[in-house]
Amino acid sequence: MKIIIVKDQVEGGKEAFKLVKETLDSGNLKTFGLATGSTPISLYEELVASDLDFTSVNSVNLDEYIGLSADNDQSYHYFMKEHLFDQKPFKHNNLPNGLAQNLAEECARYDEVIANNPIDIQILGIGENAHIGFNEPGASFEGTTGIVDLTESTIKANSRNFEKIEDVPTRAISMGIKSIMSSRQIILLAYGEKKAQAIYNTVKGPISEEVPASILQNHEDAILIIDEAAASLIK
Ligand SMILES: N[C@@H]1[C@@H](O)[C@H](O)[C@@H](COP(=O)(O)O)O[C@@H]1O
Repeated sequence: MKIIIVKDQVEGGKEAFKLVKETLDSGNLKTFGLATGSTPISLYEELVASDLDFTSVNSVNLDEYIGLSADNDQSYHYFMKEHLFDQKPFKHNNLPNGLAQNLAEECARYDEVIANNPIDIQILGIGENAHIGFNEPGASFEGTTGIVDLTESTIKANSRNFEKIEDVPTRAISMGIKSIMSSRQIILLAYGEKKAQAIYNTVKGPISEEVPASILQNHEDAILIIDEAAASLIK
């Protein structure tokens, strides 16, 4: 793992932007793996403000809440449109369909999307319990797209984006850890003290399914861009 420590989220967005631009400029960004949450927003702001052209790039998102439609303003689909897709058109945007009638079929469809679009760069945030995508502690490192029951702590952490905690969906569809690990490059972003323990466990801890992000220690090209606060326990 390569670790880049930055001053703050704005600087982190700029560092990540440089990596994305490099790969795009060299013609090697065919599929861009994207994440939601507050963390990647500064990167998306950089992308939107730039003259980079993504019209020949496909995107693949990590996850979506079950039960929310794409036009629900709490859905990850809506988030992506608002923060990136409406301003930066891609060739095609892929996200799991949280309203699919048959969720098992939807997971199989999404695995096929990923198989047909090998991910060149995958952006990741990290949960306070070190989840990636919605792969919570205990998720198999061999997992592909699946249906996930969110943990209490994730529901609580994500409730800040909802009016009340009861509104937070309790299930999601998430790309699995095996699929995430098959990405050519992974850029994990983390900012703030609340992420410090997760970053410590990811970087210094044993590789364990109890710490989903710890598997990144085995990836050949994983880059962590983290601020001083998130890095405070690994120094
Ligand atoms: N499924 C998402 C993750 O992909 C994200 O990394 C995490 C952290 O969110 P934030 O960046 O807002 O701290 O939230 C959600 O659980």
